[in-house]
Amino acid sequence: MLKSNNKKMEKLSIVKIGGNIIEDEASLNAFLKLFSNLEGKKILVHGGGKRATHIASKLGIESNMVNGRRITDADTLEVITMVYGGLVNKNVVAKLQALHTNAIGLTGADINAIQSEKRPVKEIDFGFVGDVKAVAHKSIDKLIQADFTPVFCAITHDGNGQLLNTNADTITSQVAVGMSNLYETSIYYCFELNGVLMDFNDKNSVVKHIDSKIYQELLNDGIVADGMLPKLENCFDALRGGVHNINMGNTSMLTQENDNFTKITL
Ligand SMILES: Nc1ncnc2c1ncn2[C@@H]1O[C@H](COP(=O)(O)OP(=O)(O)O)[C@@H](O)[C@H]1O
Ligand SMILES: CC(=O)N[C@@H](CCC(=O)OP(=O)(O)O)C(=O)O
Repeated sequence: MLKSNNKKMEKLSIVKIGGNIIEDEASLNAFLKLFSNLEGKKILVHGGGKRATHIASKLGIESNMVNGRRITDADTLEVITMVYGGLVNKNVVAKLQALHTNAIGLTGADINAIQSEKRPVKEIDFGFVGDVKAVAHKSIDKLIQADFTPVFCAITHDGNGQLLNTNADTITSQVAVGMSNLYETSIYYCFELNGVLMDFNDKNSVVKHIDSKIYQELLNDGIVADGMLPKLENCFDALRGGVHNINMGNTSMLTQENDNFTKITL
């Protein structure tokens, strides 16, 4: 992609890992090795929804998800802050340090990276859930330019001292949109499957290309559901916001050897 002054933009990869990879130590370690070896400038975003649900239940706190989003009351906010901002984020950062990637773990409050606003109450009160309002792309770039690798968890803030829970896929797409002001951005949504599947019982039935028209057909035929709905909506938002390239599949798509994944275009 060319900037208006015709200067070629540098590439930046924004990689997201889903909750099922985080839950499995061997998969997480294998992924972090691939991420560490990924050439060029990069950002990691992690979820951890499964771990939060598990730890909340140990504390006697029930988890409720609506449309792929967690209803986040005050107790749940405490849990997700400890789990995403502490346990998961710091373990990922330590593992990256062991791989000689100089990672810095962040919530959206750190360096004011991601401001959000509490989702207005309509039919559903999501509680302390934030919709992204602004990404401080220049501040994030200062870290990247200093050769640090930012690792974001799924927490944002409202600028008035309130932390908010924000879906990790949304953080990924919004950070990528912000960084598209400075870089040619590519998103890699890594999860445990090979991509968007035509037949959920056949792990190899990957839909290799999805555009808006194909997405509508997949929706009408009930082929995509659950967490995949907000995930794909985020992809189209990101593409409309200037993201160059979006891929979804298992972690081996980070190597050049695997071409069995889903590519999303407008
Ligand atoms: N057609 C489909 N192909 C692949 N996954 C699908 C499909 N329809 C629904 N899904 C669901 O979407 C999930 C991925 O979304 P999500 O739970 O948000 O992932 P993540 O682990 O990245 O947070 C899959 O684990 C799967 O259960
Ligand atoms: C508001 C909201 O739903 N936030 C998510 C953030 C974590 C997340 O997205 O984790 P995965 O990528 O592992 O699903 C949640 O608390 O589950």
